[in-house]
Amino acid sequence: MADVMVLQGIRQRYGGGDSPLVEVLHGIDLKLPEGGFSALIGPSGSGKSTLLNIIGLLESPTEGQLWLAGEQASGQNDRVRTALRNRYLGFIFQFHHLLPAFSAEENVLMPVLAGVGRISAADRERARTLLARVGLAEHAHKRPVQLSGGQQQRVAIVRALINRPRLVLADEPTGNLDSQTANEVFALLRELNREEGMSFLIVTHDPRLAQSCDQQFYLQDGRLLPPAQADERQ
Ligand SMILES: Nc1ncnc2c1ncn2[C@@H]1O[C@H](COP(=O)(O)OP(=O)(O)OP(=O)(O)O)[C@@H](O)[C@H]1O
Repeated sequence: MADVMVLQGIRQRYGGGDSPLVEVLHGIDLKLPEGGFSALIGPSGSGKSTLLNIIGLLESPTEGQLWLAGEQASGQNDRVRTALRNRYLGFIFQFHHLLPAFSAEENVLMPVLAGVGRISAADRERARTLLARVGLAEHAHKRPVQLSGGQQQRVAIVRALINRPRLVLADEPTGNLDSQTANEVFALLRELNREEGMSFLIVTHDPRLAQSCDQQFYLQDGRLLPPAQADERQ
């Protein structure tokens, strides 16, 4: 199977100048298979968010190379990275960052506006279909404040999928939800992975949810553990 994302020798250092230089990632090699459903786990401070930011092209590594959907993504300027991000990536965060003044459907369509600058009838149709798919057909016109936490997170999930990304990056997508809602949202991500075929990389602190993924990447002190050692950790 082709890999949607390949990382080679990724190192990230912060500081320098007046502040001490710290290396947070010490040479990460990683391949995410196309259509895969993977968890990124590890203790607080191990570098998960830093790695996710690098994979999401939100931050450039100090050293190393990455390829997204076969395209060289490292060493590119902001404009190219933004274009790659809009074309290939979707993001889901713990806190959904929905815009309070806009309806669920308008929020879902924001990435389309950011990408191509206008919204077509087909985009609206896809937004409505996806909102219906996650059980929000009757809520498309409501503003975030009129929705429950789980419903808001489902709007954020649909927003991440609207542009048909090849890879969805989720940072603690269920961290802010009660356990039953968390289970439902996680199951929904899994179904969308199977139905729409896009790959997922999910940062989670919940070992049970991580275990239900196809594969687990365990990060410790800025290094990925080999799979056997990672198994012993869970
Ligand atoms: N911009 C920065 N400047 C200096 N140090 C940083 C910066 N960003 C992150 N760090 C440090 O890098 C290390 C890894 O942080 P990171 O947020 O990636 O960990 P994490 O595994 O996501 O943690 P958590 O699970 O608590 O969110 C931490 O020691 C953090 O203090």
